[in-house]
Amino acid sequence: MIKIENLEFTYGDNFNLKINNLLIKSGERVSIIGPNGSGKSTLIKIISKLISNYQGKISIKGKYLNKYTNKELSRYLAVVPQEFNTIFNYDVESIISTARLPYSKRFSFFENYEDRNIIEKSLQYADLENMKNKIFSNLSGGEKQRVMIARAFAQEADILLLDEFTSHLDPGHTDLLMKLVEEFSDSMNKTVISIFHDINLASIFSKRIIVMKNGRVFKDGSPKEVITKGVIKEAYDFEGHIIDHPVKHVPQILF
Ligand SMILES: Nc1ncnc2c1ncn2[C@@H]1O[C@H](COP(=O)(O)OP(=O)(O)OP(=O)(O)O)[C@@H](O)[C@H]1O
Repeated sequence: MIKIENLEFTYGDNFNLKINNLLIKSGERVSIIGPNGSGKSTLIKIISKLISNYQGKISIKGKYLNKYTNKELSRYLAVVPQEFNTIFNYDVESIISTARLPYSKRFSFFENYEDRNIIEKSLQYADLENMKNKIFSNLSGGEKQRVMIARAFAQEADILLLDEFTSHLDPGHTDLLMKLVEEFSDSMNKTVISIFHDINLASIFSKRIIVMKNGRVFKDGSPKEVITKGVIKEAYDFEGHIIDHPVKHVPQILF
């Protein structure tokens, strides 16, 4: 469970994030949507301890975030950021194997049978077996995104934080990875918090959607409660046409 109480964070005079109360239960799959600059990535960065000079309290599994060491937190939390660091000049398999570091003994990392098994499975899940020896920096945007998701799987954390994990993916890989993440959360009771710009994917992906606006939670509810003409107009200043998904029966928005 992730519990946020009286959170406040400011980037200079530019931006103020304020969330009084937010609870995300274990095993929940939650999407965060909202216009550019509304604070979605900032919130993910705070939860993943990339930003720590905030006010208020955040706890994960009943323990305050600031009490976790980074290594300890990595066993609970895996992050797929929006931008990938270009220092990753290793091959795909080596990058995925770094996900096992939180489980290593002090000063050493010797891959054991369990590590190998999960690395192989993660490569397979993300359709990366045929490019495991390729150098990360030479991959396309979508291939890099798949590597980062495979790495997050290999980390075996209970909570997955995804910042637009489908943004570079083609429809086939979007479908594949959405289903994989869904299965991953449903079958193993993993908590998934995912930022989406694509409202339709968010609506299909999760039973709960949080809409951010100007650093605040503007709306929090089911796709049917959130994806309405009124909420979308107020959040995005955009007049969309809402239809029902013919198979999934969740709201979808048309331009
Ligand atoms: N390092 C920084 N220093 C100062 N301001 C920042 C910094 N990073 C982000 N901001 C500002 O904070 C605000 C929120 O940014 P954030 O990246 O959280 O928004 P977002 O909702 O994720 O946006 P997008 O949908 O465009 O990715 C923006 O106005 C942004 O310009």
